[in-house]
Amino acid sequence: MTAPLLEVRDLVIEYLLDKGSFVAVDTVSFEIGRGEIFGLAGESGCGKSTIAYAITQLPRPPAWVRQGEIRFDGTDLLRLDEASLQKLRWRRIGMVFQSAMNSLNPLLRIERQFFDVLYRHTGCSRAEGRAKAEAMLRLVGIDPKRVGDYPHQFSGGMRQRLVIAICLALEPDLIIMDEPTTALDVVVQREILQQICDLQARLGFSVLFITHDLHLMSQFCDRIAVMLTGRIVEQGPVDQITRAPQHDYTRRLWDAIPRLPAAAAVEGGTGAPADALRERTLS
Ligand SMILES: Nc1ncnc2c1ncn2[C@@H]1O[C@H](COP(=O)(O)OP(=O)(O)OP(=O)(O)O)[C@@H](O)[C@H]1O
Repeated sequence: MTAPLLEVRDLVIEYLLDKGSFVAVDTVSFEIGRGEIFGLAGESGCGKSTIAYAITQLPRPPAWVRQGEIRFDGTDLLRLDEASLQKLRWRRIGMVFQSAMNSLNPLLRIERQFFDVLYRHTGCSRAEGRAKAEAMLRLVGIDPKRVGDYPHQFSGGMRQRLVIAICLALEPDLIIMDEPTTALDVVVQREILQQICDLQARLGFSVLFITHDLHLMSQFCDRIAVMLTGRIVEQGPVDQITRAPQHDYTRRLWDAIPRLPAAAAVEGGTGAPADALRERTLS
């Protein structure tokens, strides 16, 4: 059996406060296989982003990893020095956060933003940078001629796709997506997620997909972990989480999703929405 790409073991993360500390992530363990889309679901404040930042090892004071291991391709990230981490970040572990579209530099053309990232990590030439930028735009469904445009000339959904394209340009093995489409309307959200599914099928990267939207997640992921106040209360294949949730909190999450009366009648006991099937085609 192939070793998982990411292994999180017994992770405990605290926020150090003026008076004592607060345990935001409590003994969390999960793994993500190569080419797998893994979802981390749970209500706001349950610790999802804290885990995402811990994996990227981006400084987030006053967060402190008290215990545990985060192994990426066999290497414990918690024991790596900053120089080694910088080589891994973006190059092998990409990140797309909720407001990522705002991270584009408004003063630079898209081509230049691709070039800056690619040059820093791969030392590519201008011509190679442009060719890669055009290819990536094509991949995320944006006309490659628009590499010369500025961010404000794109819609919010397109800007978020541009950030995903820049992230994918480095061909990372793992992409962490923390609420990547929450700021967008439902149609654009589904379009982008469909594109990520298609790209994942073609390029084979792994995804850690973080959202409070369990319904959306169930259409997109291979396996799901459900978090409640810092702990994973249940994890398993998407079919199990949707059709036979074991934990009362997972059932309550399903029950919180509004449904049409007819669909609710068909579903019977699980509480999962009728269309919450594992499908890599969201439409
Ligand atoms: N800088 C901080 N200082 C103290 N506590 C923090 C800090 N950042 C987060 N927390 C607390 O840690 C807990 C987990 O926060 P986190 O941002 O990881 O949650 P989340 O599940 O990602 O929420 P959301 O879905 O709203 O982004 C929350 O109770 C939050 O209040």
